[in-house]
Amino acid sequence: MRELDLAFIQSAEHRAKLDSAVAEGIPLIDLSPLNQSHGTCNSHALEVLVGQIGDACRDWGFFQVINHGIPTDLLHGIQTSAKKFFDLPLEEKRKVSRDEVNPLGYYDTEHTKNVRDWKEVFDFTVKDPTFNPASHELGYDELQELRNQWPQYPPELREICEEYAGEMEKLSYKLLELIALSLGLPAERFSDYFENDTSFVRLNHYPPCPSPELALGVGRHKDSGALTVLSQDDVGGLEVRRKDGEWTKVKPIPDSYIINVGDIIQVWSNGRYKSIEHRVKANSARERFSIPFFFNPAHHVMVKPMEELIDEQSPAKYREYNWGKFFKTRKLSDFKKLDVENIQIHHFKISN
Ligand SMILES: O=C(O)CCC(=O)C(=O)O
Ligand SMILES: [Fe+2]
Repeated sequence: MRELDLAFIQSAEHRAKLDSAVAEGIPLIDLSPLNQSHGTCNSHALEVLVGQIGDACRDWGFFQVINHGIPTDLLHGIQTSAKKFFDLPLEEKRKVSRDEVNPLGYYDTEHTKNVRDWKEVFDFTVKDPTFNPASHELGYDELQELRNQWPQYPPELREICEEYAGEMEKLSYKLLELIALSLGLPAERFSDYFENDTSFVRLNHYPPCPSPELALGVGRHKDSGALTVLSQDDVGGLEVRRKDGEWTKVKPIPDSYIINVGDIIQVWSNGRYKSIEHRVKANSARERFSIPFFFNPAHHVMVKPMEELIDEQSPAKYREYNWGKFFKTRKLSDFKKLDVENIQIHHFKISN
């Protein structure tokens, strides 16, 4: 890739240690009770599963799942096609570049917290077209129609990506139901918010980096949507910030998925579940691939704590905000350095 330009250099306190500990505690959850044919799911097994999901969301905000029902061939197929795409010459990839107008497609200059990430990405939405506000400014109601851009090569990429996105969405609905149940809410409590969703898949490629002690694959951040379902390859590099402030790595488990609670679930649960900071280390020896699916509601959804979870003892901790505007505002800092911190859910926090 490029020489290490100043834009990639993290300030000293945010640089990665080259040997962080493995986050032993991140729960591993077996989703096989969900895969039994409808009506045969044993209610005790489901109850146990809901308990595990609730504990993991409360204590970690992160967990890994196995027996999730995503066909292995499909996962391996999208991994192979992603590699073929990223192996293309830069000028070919740039034919499907994303920009400030269309945020979908190829991109290699993303900034997280105003520092450039050592990675290249390809983004596509599940719904094509997807609608989102045209401007982040309040009072400006026009919508923008976002369309996916597909490269010519590899020719099978589009079909595999579309199939994969459909599977990710199905798994995410199931996880969302388990999370709703774990909060004592009806299973489908959140489902309507995802009609005309703004969810997207990102293919990430982290090339070998000459200075992994100075740069990061992705700088520290929290995911702003509802839920993230991530596949990482066997290289490793994802790190999660524990409650004690230590960064610990998430061990790669073949064919598993890493699930994390996003900011929206933090707000919906009124802070019972936390969206946890994470980052990706750079690696001088090996390239790394990962595929996050960001499960996001429709642009018009007003995000606020669930009424069932607030009362006099636990009043609402957040003011409501519009998802589409929040999302659009977040995207501003992908393309340029901002002078101030970009929008965060703590800006909506109510101090009781
Ligand atoms: O590549 C990874 O493991 C995680 C990437 C990530 O956190 C993100 O894209 O939001
Ligand atoms: Fe993330």
